[in-house]
Amino acid sequence: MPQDFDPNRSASQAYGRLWRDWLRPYRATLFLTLMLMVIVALASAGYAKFIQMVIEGFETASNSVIWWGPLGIIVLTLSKGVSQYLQNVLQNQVMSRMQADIQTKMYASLVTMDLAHLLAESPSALSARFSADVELIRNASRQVFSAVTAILTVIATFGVMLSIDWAMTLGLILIFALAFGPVGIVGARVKAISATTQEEIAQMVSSVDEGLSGIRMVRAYRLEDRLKDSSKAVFENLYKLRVSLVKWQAILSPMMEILGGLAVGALFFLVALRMRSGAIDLAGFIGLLTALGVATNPARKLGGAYAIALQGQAALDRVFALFDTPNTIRDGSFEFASGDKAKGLVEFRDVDFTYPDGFQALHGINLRIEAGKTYAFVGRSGAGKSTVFNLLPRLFDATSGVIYLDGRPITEYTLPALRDQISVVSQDSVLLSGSVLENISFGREGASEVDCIKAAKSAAAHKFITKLPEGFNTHIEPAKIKFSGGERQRLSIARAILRDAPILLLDEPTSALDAESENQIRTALDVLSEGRTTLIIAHRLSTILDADQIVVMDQGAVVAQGSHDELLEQGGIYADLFNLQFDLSPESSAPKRKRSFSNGQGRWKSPLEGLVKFFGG
Ligand SMILES: Nc1ncnc2c1ncn2[C@@H]1O[C@H](COP(=O)(O)OP(=O)(O)OP(=O)(O)O)[C@@H](O)[C@H]1O
Repeated sequence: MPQDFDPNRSASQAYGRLWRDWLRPYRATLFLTLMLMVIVALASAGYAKFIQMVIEGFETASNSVIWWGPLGIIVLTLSKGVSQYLQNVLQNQVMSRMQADIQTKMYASLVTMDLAHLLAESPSALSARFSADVELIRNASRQVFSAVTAILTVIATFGVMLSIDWAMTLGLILIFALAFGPVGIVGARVKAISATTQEEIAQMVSSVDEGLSGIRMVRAYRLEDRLKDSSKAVFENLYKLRVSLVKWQAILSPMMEILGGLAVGALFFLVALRMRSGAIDLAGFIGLLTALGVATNPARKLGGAYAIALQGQAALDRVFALFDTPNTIRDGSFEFASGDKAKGLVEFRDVDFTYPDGFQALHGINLRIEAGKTYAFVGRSGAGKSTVFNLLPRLFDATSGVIYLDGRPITEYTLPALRDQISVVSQDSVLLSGSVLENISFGREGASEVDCIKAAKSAAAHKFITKLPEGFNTHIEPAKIKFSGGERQRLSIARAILRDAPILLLDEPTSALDAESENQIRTALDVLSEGRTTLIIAHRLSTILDADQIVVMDQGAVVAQGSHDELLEQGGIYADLFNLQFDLSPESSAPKRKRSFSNGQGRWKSPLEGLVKFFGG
């Protein structure tokens, strides 16, 4: 998964990239914003200079000061206020644009990212990046803008101060420079704690999410206390981090305040000296004081902006790391001519596969899967059946060895060309937000309504769909799924029928279904697999008996292949597991289950159903 906050990467690198990739397109607006900032800074500094001029006017008892004095102040404050308003509006427009652009790219990166990377992080931690991290970036960018205004204002006011008395101003700059050192130390601390806090927040969101999504299991096994205890530790940790973060952040403001005080003290000392020597008069002194007053607030803001900009850097690093995660699944170039399809001959030659965490799930798989035939994959839980299935549509690439489709390595096909040849019907069929019709039509781009309805009929889904409040137009909201397991499966079968791909990957449903649904699904699956190369992770005896070939897997390897009778005759794992779970003694007239077991997903309705579910290792 993308690596997280790297304290060695400098803020300038992160913000430099933010500018290059996300802000530069809006440089015209940003330039305008900068000009407005310059006006704000000049108006602020001009204010101090103007005060000096007005006091001088009073000192010389000038008559005209009664007009230009008030007028000048009004012009200065008005131009500052209007510029501030316009700058704010423009700046926030650019920020909102940037936020939307980053979120769009983040989502695109996630949906196309290698599964291996994606599965390494919990969905809630990933979704936290959309909200928390992007918000931090926006906030930090806003602070960078205020910092620019603050810096411009400080520079302009120092210019004014220099024009009043350069010696005193230089003395002040020296004092400020010496006093700013500690800010860096505190800033580094804030940066580190902020990064850890973000990680803890992601951890908290994911533990809350996990607890609530598995609430049935939690209740059934009375795990509430355990869950409460483990989440308490997470909340407690987060509390400590937050308190510590606030403590360090809170130091920054008073620190700047104290530094401001020191500066004022030094100013008084210098003013006293310079007044005695006649280098400065009262008007100059008041002008200097006003300039200092104008500069102190922006200078103080700089401290806060620095801390928030550092938090933003941590978020930027996390988001950019997501963009930079390389996609290891490289696209090939072979495409089928329009209207052509694969025949469906699949071969695995010496295929090994190791998951990113280093676990080798497949060892030397050699398989020839004839076009149009049905292959039932059986084996204990964890034997590697799903992994074999994942390699075919290239959700992962084999670590070594080659998989061929119609004699061509699957890596040579373009991903769409390859994946269009494959339909997947799994136990956890995904329904997306949209109408029932749309959910079926995802099976094939541009499918007509008539085709979708036909597919629904073949999948035995038509009856329950027409009973829905708006039939095929009923809106499905993933958060409020009202479909039963069997209904979802039938929708997913309809999708696969519509797709009409030559290869079918089928994870046979194990969830409990009533007899009628089960029969309907079986019929639908028979229709679906007719004439297609079908690979089934089989859980039912009838499926296994119907298959042309049975592939027995154990510990990541194919250990046997043949028909049911052949495999039984061979003995070995297939026969062992078969005999272990069924009483095949001569006196029993029919196979009878020896023990009762659960498949971990639901109940089995009949002994037959559980016959060849080898599980538990
Ligand atoms: N993302 C992953 N990272 C690391 N190891 C994994 C990952 N997914 C699966 N494995 C491991 O690979 C092995 C094979 O898993 P696989 O899901 O292919 O088995 P299976 O035969 O389909 O099991 P089941 O019947 O329980 O679904 C298992 O030991 C599993 O723990």
